[in-house]
Amino acid sequence: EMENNLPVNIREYQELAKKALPKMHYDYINGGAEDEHTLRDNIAAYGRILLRPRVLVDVSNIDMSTNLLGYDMPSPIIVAPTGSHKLANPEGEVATARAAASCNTLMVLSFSASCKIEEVASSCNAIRFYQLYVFKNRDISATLVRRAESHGFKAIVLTVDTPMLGRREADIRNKMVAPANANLEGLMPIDDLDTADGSKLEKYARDTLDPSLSWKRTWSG
Ligand SMILES: Cc1cc2nc3c(=O)[nH]c(=O)nc-3n(C[C@H](O)[C@H](O)[C@H](O)COP(=O)(O)O)c2cc1C
Repeated sequence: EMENNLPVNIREYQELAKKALPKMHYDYINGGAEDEHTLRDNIAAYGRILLRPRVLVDVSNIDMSTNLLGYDMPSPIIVAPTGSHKLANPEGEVATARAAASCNTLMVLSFSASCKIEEVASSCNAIRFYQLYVFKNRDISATLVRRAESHGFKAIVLTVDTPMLGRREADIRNKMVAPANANLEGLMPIDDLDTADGSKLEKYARDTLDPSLSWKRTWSG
């Protein structure tokens, strides 16, 4: 079906994803916290931006290229960090990295990736940044920063918006399974998650992420 009818916009990709993915995985990717007011407003916010056409301007040659931290790219569109791409495709972040490279854009690999830093690095030559959550156990975060650095990741994208995971109601209902974080293999045991009721993802976040992180904390070592 997709071969003959290529989707022309994001909504059409979304429809196809809904048909193709297990409900638990679709709901995780699609869902937000609580009543999803903010999620809806994030989408509505783009609708409030109006583009004012300026006519009789020569647009035969347009240049959308930009530069981010010293890296040239053809447009200001990059791949934001999102967790667990294997929930959507068996190749996971390796495929995403290949797609980013083919568009000459930059990929931010999520801390919660389902492919290893090393696999992503060796599978393509996209410019890549690494997204970092700060764990209670600082040694784990530090180890991952060093691994990313030594595999050609050029910057750390520090994420501070998750002192605790939002109350994602669809995940609670689906008893969302915490997808394996490929890069934690051998660094920490995550096998007691099955004891959690509701969203295992929420328990994983509660167990690992540091809710005390603030402007005042320094990170030595
Ligand atoms: C399914 C999903 C997973 C995400 N995982 C991460 C993550 O692991 N780390 C992170 O820093 N941000 C994560 N984000 C946030 C995105 O990077 C981005 O900031 C957010 O989706 C807003 O951009 P958008 O309006 O283009 O969706 C995730 C978002 C989604 C939808």
